[in-house]
Amino acid sequence: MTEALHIRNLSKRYGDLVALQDVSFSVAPGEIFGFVGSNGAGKSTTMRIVLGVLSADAGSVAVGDTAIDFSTRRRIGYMPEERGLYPKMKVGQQLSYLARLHGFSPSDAAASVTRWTERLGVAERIDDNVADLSLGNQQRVQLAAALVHDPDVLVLDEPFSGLDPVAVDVMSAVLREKAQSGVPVIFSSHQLDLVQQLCDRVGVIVKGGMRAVGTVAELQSGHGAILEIVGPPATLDWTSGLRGIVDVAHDGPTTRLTLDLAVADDQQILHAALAAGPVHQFRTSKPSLTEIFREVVSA
Ligand SMILES: Nc1ncnc2c1ncn2[C@@H]1O[C@H](COP(=O)(O)OP(=O)(O)OP(=O)(O)O)[C@@H](O)[C@H]1O
Repeated sequence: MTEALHIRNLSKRYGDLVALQDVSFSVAPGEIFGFVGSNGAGKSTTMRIVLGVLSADAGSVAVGDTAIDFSTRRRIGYMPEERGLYPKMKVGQQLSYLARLHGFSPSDAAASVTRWTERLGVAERIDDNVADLSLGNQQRVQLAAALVHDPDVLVLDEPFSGLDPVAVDVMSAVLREKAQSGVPVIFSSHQLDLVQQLCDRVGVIVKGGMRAVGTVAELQSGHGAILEIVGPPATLDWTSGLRGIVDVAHDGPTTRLTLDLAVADDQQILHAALAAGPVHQFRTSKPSLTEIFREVVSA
């Protein structure tokens, strides 16, 4: 039976450095949760504590109602950031060994190895040493290692880093499939477009504290409105002096303004844009996760 992963009030220090402070969130069965934050924000530390690779100074982790222990940890599929495969062991042997460690019979282990290496496009490399594979293929094998024992929870530290677009599609499809089968999935990533597409909910961690948690739509509603204006050249500083503009970004001929709606005046903005050049489009839009992230991190 699949159950939610609960992370409650985790705190962790490394000497004087506060790596985590009172971090709490849950990932429901069937949910894909994107864990995002700047370098050093505390994502890997959180995931390592979930897996018991590291102990917390305070707080707890539970799967369903069960506080996490050795046997519940065996139900988690984990992909560590530092990766953890034996470079001089053959792909197939290694995956089979991991499945056997989790109690699979030799024939069930072999079937699972075949299933996952085929699904992840590395079946032809099954007799090669891990070290002889490209980094992207090693990463596919690393995901197979997280999946081969049919885990009830998936915890993946930057599974998408360094993957080519086809591998990103395969990895995304596998995560969706696992979530659809009821598994709670948490992964960290700096690829925010991907997180926005794939995740049901997102958590933003800043300097060891959870700053924002919610669906992308919920996070968008807490962010300033975006106005996109296509036309006036980015080289002209036509927005300075206008009321209620929180941020200005340019993307080719498009200027994206983040507005404080309580103060901004769209007609004043339109007049200023027209004074700077022809306006081809003038429309509201929703902030991307990248824009939300920048605002949350800089707040
Ligand atoms: N073993 C350690 N000893 C001392 N400090 C550590 C150790 N591991 C992590 N840290 C520090 O704890 C903080 C959190 O690190 P962590 O690796 O959890 O961040 P992260 O969000 O995963 O970052 P990244 O996106 O760069 O992988 C950082 O300041 C890091 O330097």
